[in-house]
Amino acid sequence: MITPARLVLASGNAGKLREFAQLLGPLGCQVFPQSDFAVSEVEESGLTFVENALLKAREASRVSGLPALADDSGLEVDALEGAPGIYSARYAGEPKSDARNNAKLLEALAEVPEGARDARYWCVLVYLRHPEDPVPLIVQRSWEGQILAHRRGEGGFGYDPLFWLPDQGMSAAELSAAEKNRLSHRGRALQALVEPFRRVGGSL
Ligand SMILES: O=c1nc[nH]c2c1ncn2[C@H]1C[C@H](O)[C@@H](COP(=O)(O)OP(=O)(O)OP(=O)(O)O)O1
Ligand SMILES: [Mg+2]
Repeated sequence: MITPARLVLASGNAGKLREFAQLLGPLGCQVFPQSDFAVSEVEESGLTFVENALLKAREASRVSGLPALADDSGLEVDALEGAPGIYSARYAGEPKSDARNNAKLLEALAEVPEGARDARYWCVLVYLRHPEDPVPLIVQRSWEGQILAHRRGEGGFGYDPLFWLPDQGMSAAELSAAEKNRLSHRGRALQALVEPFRRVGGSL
């Protein structure tokens, strides 16, 4: 059995928090959103998802006094040479807006034909036992898809209505929450992160 652990989720994104709650709830982890501790948003000044996730986890752990789990993620589009990448959340500028980000992505790909719209989500998870933890746990996973020409579906968050999954025959926003968690970059990264603990019956 997994010993219940307490941890702070270093994210202000409601969509991510919802997915993490679904994934971590059954593991017996007591999960607190960083808003419970008034953690303010850190500047994501890194050049990699790893650096940004570390910055977020460190700050949340420092302020809360708890172990922290952070997620830095984004969308890599081949036809845009990897953009929006680490800038996915602020692709269309501040304040962050999924609707404006999606509109900007459609515009950027307006002339790109169906066969050349490959893309993938990346998710990097960082787990710190304390703010100065010298051995962060880091897991990264991707999720392959294609960018649609029109929105489809109402579920998920972020770029999901534009993220087409050929094997599923639907967009990420048309999947059930459970199905998205089973397949997604975030869901699979989290499974990989907790797996060793599950095996030894320990806790994060
Ligand atoms: O499963 C996903 N489904 C749709 N979109 C997604 C997903 N995963 C990441 N994304 C997009 C959303 C956002 O545009 C960016 C993450 O940016 P990222 O900085 O990691 O998150 P954020 O600023 O929204 O919240 P926070 O930093 O507080 O965790 O990638
Ligand atoms: Mg962010």
